[in-house]
Amino acid sequence: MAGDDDQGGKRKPGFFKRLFGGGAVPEPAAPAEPTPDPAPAAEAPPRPAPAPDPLPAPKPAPDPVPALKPASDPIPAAPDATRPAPDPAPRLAPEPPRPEPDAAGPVAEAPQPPPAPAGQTPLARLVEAEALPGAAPAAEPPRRSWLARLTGGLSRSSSSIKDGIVGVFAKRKLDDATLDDLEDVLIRADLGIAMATRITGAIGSGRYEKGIDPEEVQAILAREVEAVLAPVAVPFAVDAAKKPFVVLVVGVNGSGKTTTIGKLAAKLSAEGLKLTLGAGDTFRAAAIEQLRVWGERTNSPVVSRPQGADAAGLAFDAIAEARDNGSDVVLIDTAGRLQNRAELMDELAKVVRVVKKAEPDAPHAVLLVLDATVGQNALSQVEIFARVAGVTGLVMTKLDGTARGGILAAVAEKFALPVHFIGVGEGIDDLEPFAAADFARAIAGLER
Ligand SMILES: Nc1nc2c(ncn2[C@@H]2O[C@H](COP(=O)(O)OP(=O)(O)OP(=O)(O)O)[C@@H](O)[C@H]2O)c(=O)[nH]1
Repeated sequence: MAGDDDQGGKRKPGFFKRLFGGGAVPEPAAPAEPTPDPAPAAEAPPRPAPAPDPLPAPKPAPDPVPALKPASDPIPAAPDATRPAPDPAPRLAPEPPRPEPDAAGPVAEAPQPPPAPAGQTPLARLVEAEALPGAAPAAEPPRRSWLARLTGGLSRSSSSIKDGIVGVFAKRKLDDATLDDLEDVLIRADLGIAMATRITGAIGSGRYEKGIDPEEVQAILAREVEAVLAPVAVPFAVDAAKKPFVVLVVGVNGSGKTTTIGKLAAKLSAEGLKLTLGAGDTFRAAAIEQLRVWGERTNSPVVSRPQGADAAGLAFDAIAEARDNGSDVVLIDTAGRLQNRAELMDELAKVVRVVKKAEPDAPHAVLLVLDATVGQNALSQVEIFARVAGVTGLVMTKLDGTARGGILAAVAEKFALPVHFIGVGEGIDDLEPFAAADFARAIAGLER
């Protein structure tokens, strides 16, 4: 660390003591993440038991255990540390009447003409608007740029960092005590101990016993965060040699998987790629319908089965269909699952195994969708989904909301997994390639 040398061995004498025993530092990574609103019970309908893998009935919320364990935990039906916010808008408000289950197998729905252009109106709101005939379309307020939405979304984190920096350094020289205080500020902003130590080391370097301008601290912070994020800012690439290129999308409940598939489908089809979508979230009927509408909007066939069907079988069929119809890419949705639910993670492992039966070197990409509002819990999501499903890249969604964006730096520092995209809204265009410098400046509270 650059700054450690400069500090002549007197750096942060009380850091670990304060963290693990001193009691002066607030707990940085509280496992019980605040859940803005309870998840509606209707979001967790009784889980059907598709043969051959029967699934347990819904039960109350599990304890947040960051490891795979036997299938004895209850299914969350109530607010949960890993069930982030219910959606700002319902995903698909009314459940459409579904056709009789077709026992014969999956349905590859022919693409329908996309609905009338709707700007950035989220899918759920489109559906709601359709339910109000005669209602005059509300004038949409002008949209902010994606960067403005990212900066706004990160303002909770950046304000606490900025205020913390000002509070720590106003009228104080840089010494062990101020660096310890700054470290606390950074840990509270979810950046993690390793990142916080790295940043304070860089700030301390050559500045001991001197005054330091808070803006200079922000600039160093942005530089250090960017240094960690730049190597993981890897564009998502489809390998044309793999046809179809199989993409599996995984994550906890409500993180934004289906929406991300829709946005990604729009991006890839705009690039001229032919797509097939696999409605592998067979647990939630609305997710199947949601994907069907995204398929219509991107003119992509959607392979679906009735709610409760075997997800692994659906994935197999989606790949077969994509091969048959000459698709370049098949995007396969999966049901949301908490990473500490062993039986649900086993089911995901089975999906991966069956995908390999359909295409031996598939899945070619496994995207873990992380909700930026969950904070520290993202670390255990990455660890366990990576182990079970072989995650190849990350998408962080809801960075336009009240995001806890510092966690992305902590995740990058710990796992060094590629971050392909960030989600900055619910609309079809609200998926941006991840740009390390923009993100770092936004989290540091610096204007562009
Ligand atoms: N503000 C905002 N909302 C988002 C973003 N991405 C997804 N959402 C919203 O988050 C909610 C959940 O999204 P889904 O795509 O249904 O999530 P999911 O992971 O498929 O959900 P499950 O299938 O239940 O696990 C929806 O209301 C989306 O519109 C984002 O980047 N920003």
